[in-house]
Amino acid sequence: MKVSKFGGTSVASAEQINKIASIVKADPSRKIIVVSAPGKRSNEDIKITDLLINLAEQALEQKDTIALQNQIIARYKMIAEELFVGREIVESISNDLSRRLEDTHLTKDQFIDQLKAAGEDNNAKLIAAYFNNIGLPAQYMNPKEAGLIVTDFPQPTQATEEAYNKLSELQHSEKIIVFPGFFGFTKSGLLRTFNRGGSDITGSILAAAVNASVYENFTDVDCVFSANPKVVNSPMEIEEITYREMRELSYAGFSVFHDEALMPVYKEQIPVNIKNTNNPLAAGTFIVAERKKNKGPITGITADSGFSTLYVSKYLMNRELGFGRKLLQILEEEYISYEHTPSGLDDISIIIRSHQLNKEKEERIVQRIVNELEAEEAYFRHGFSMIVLVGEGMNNSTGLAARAATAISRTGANIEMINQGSSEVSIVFGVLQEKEHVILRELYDEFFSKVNVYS
Ligand SMILES: Nc1ncnc2c1ncn2[C@@H]1O[C@H](COP(=O)(O)OP(=O)(O)O)[C@@H](O)[C@H]1O
Ligand SMILES: N[C@@H](CC(=O)OP(=O)(O)O)C(=O)O
Repeated sequence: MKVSKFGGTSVASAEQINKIASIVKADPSRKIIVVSAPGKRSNEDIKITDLLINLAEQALEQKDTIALQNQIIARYKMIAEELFVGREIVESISNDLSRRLEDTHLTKDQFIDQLKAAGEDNNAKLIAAYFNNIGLPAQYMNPKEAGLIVTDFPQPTQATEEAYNKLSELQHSEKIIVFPGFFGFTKSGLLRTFNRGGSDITGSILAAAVNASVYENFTDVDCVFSANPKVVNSPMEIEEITYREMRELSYAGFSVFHDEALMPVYKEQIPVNIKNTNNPLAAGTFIVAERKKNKGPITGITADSGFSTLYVSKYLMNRELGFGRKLLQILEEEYISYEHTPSGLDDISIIIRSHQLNKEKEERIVQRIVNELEAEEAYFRHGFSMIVLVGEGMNNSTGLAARAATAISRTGANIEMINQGSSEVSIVFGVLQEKEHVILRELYDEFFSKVNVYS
C-alpha cells in the first residue's frame, strides 16, 4: 500500500485535480491520498491557507469578513464547477466556513487553527466527491474520526503514540481514503494544525501508521535538487538522499519537504519518493536510510533567512558552573527555542529564529541576563541567514570548511558564525541575509560546478 500526498500546487485547480485523479487511477496501491488546500496557480496567486489566515485575523479584529469569505468560496466554486461536482459541496463549504467563524469560544490560537484547517478539510471533501463521480470509490476521512491524536499546547503539534495504533486501521479500508493534511485533534477534541507546510507531516504519520511500502510526496518539481532551483540555475538532480541529509536540508530551506515529516517514516524505515504531479513518470528523488555513494562529499547546499543572534559576554564565563543552563533557562521561560550556540571562553552567541522575538521580549531578556547572570554585555542582532552544506561524505573529507570559507570570502561577505554539526553531516555558516543568494551560488559553483583539484 502506498500513501500519496498531493501538495497545494497539485490541487490548486480543476486541471491539477484531474492530474492527481489519473495518478491515483494509474496505481491501485495508491490507497491513502493526503491532500493540501488549493495552492498557487501562478506565482502571483494566493494560497487558500493564506486567505484563511487573513480571514481569521479580520474576524478577530471584528472587521467585515464577507468579501474574504466570498473570495475563498469562489475558489472552491470554480474548481467544483469545472469538475462537475454538485453545488451542494460548495454550499457545505460555505456553511462550514460560517460555522468556524462563529466558534468564538475558542482561544485566539485555536480560532486561527480551526480556520486554517478549513482549507484542507473542505478540499478533501471536494476531491473525494470528484473521485466517486469518476468511478474511483473514495471516502473523505476526518482526522478526528480516524484517530489522528496530537499533543496539547504548548507542546509542538505532533502525533501521539496512540494515534499510530488507531490510524493503522486505515489500511483495511476497501475504498480510497482522501485525508486532509495539515491538522489533527488533541485528546480533548481540540483541533491543532502542524506548522506551515504540515500536510507533509500528515502523509508521513499515515505512511508510518499503515507501514506503507512507500510514501509518495507529489509536488511541482521533478525531484529534490542540490540547491533551490529558484536561486541556482538548473541545479543538479538528486536521485537518492538519506533521511538525515534531507532533515538538515529541509530544516534550513529545502521547502520541497517539511523537516518534521522525516521522523515518522525514518522510525519505520519507509522510503519517501518526491515526485512531480506534472510529470508523474519521472523517477523523482528517494529519501532512504542509506544511499549509494555520491560523486562529491556534498549532497546539497541550502540557505534560510530570518535568524537573530543573542550575544552574551562575561569574563570567566567558561569557569562559572551552570552559566549556560541559567542562560538557556531564561529563554525557556520566555518560550524561545534556539538553533545553535557557538561560544568562546568569555562569550556565547545563541542563534534564534527571529519570528519568536519582539522589542519588549528582547529588552526583558537582556535585562534578566544582565541582572540575574551579571553579564557584562548582552544584546540582540537581527537579519542573519544560515547557509548549510550537507553530505554523508563530509565526515571523511578534509578541507571542506576551508573550501567553503574561501568561497564565501570571494563574495566579500563576512562569516558571522560557523557551526559543525556533531553528526558531521552538516556545517552551518551564519551570514548577513542580504548576501544569502550570492553566497549560495558561489558555494554551489565551488562544490558542484567546478572540476576541483580536490575531487
Ligand atoms: N532543493 C530543492 N529541490 C526542489 N525544490 C525545491 C528545493 N528547494 C526549494 N524548492 C522549492 O519547493 C517547491 C515545492 O514545495 P511547495 O511549494 O511546498 O510545493 P507543494 O505545493 O507541492 O507542497 C518547488 O517548487 C521549489 O521551488
Ligand atoms: N496548506 C498548508 C499545509 C501544506 O502543507 O501546504 P503545501 O502542501 O501547499 O505546502 C500550508 O500552506 O501551510
